[in-house]
Amino acid sequence: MECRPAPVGPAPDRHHFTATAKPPAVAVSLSGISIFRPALSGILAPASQERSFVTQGQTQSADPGLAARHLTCLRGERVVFADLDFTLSPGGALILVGPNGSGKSSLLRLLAGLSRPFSGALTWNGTDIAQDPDAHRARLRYAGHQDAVKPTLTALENLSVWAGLDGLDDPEDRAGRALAALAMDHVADMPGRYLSAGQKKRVNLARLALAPARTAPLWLLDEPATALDRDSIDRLAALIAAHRRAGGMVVLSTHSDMDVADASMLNLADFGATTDDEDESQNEAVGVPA
Ligand SMILES: Nc1ncnc2c1ncn2[C@@H]1O[C@H](COP(=O)(O)OP(=O)(O)OP(=O)(O)O)[C@@H](O)[C@H]1O
Repeated sequence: MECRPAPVGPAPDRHHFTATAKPPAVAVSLSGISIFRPALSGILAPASQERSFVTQGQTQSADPGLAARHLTCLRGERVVFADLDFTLSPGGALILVGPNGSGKSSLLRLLAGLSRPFSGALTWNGTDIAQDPDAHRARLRYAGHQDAVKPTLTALENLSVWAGLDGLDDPEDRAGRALAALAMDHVADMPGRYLSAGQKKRVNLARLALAPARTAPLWLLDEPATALDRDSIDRLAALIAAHRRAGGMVVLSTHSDMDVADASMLNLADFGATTDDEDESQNEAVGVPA
């Protein structure tokens, strides 16, 4: 079951938000209102004293790029995370961390418009993304866990098809250059079925290099480093850096170290019900039957 709107009960209060950030381009904040977990109230700031950090020269009210406001996600009748706020501006990077099941993939799916928040809003330049899902889809590239490589098409053909579906001109030329960006030109003519797990992953990620940042500024990457060797991780990091220099932005989840300069970290564990003990009380709070 997906994150979804549901007309029940108040949102739960939030854990302490720990974020490290360096400029440029990401602002995160916590507005915590203690509703049913008073023991945590000492580390929660009242709404009137919202704690936030904002990149120099930016204001949260401008909401440039992508913004999440009081985002709450429910999956399988369980609150995964709640009252999550962040702003991601052009050139910015946000790294999602947290233990298995803390909601990294769920948040990426929300940002991609693949599922709906239980409550809260996601905006692009101040407009709710739900108002124009097609426009949002066009501006983003989402790389999830699923392998999208067609086994009967070569690596080059796979990318050419994607470039065509994305409405890009010169699809084959773009495909060749995208493969080169991930050092995959030597397998351009190999059918997808013969590619190794890491090679398939690189073909999937090469899709990011098909379009310029002005066409698809938002990259949403779910554990992009999984199955990649060290050199490929470095190439991906270079691709991300070039994208950001061109005004693009990236949200990625990871369990390992990735060299993403000046990125902000968001630990989903600080926003969610991560223990079995907490599940029951949170479900009661949002009106979910036992
Ligand atoms: N389709 C679904 N239906 C119900 N619950 C789901 C579904 N998909 C995920 N969940 C639950 O949502 C919670 C968050 O899962 P999610 O995949 O977002 O976590 P994650 O942080 O990405 O985990 P991991 O580090 O293992 O990839 C988990 O408790 C998971 O069991």
